[in-house]
Amino acid sequence: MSHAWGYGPNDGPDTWAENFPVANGPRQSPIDIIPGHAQHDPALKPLKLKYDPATSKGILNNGHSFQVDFADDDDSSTLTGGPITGTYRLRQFHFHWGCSDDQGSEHTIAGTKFPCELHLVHWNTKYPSFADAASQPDGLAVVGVFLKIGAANPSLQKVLDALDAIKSKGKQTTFSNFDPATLLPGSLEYWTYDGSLTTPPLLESVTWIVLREPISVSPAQMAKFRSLLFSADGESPCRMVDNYRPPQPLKGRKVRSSFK
Ligand SMILES: NS(=O)(=O)c1ccc2oc(NC(=O)c3ccccc3)nc2c1
Ligand SMILES: [Zn+2]
Repeated sequence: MSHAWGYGPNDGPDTWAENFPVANGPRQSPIDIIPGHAQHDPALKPLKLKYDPATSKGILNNGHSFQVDFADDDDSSTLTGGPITGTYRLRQFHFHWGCSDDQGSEHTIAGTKFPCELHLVHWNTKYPSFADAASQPDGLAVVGVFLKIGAANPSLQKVLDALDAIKSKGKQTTFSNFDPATLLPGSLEYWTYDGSLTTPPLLESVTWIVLREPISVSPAQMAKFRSLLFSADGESPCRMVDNYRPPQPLKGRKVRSSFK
């Protein structure tokens, strides 16, 4: 039975532990990253992100966010290097954002919230599928990228231009030939720690890789994110905003940095 969860007063993050007790587990995400507490690890490798635009398939409003899905039946779009061993395949990317520019990100940096955060979700090919990987401690790797208010982002605009077609929950449309590498900042320096999915089922299977450098987003582009609906056609309209989980207890975990 799928458990109805959301971001409202009656089904939001503070209620998730009722149906997903792992919400109070030892490696939950997101977290507040305190740069002064992170330990530089010289053994960490550079991130290698190799994405083939031909693998981008469609864009979907799933009622919690919207996601761009990728074909993951071969190693065309992969993450290697960084803190991980082996090859992880890109499955989807999505975002979390706020009702105003002073909130919206899931990870925070010494308490600072960004208006939006991009998640690129990858699964470990040592397992047969995403679903199998998602239940393993080393099954998933999510690259997080902060969005900071500034100049309009032309690459992001390609994604935002598709949102009118998926305004309400359950709507999807094709989204071809998009290169997610165009959403990455110039520097791939990162923090990394062991964590979880930030939405139910909150599985503790994610190696988080949070990039230090944000990408830009304009106020008008943020307004476009906020034009989406949590609700389906025929339901009372509910604006898709504040779809972020707040930072969770570190519980003794170490955060490492790829940079000094
Ligand atoms: N905010 S998050 O931690 O990046 C996060 C949170 C929850 C997630 O559930 C899924 N499921 C699939 O992608 C999927 C892929 C293939 C088949 C079914 C589901 N990805 C997630 C990422
Ligand atoms: Zn996410």
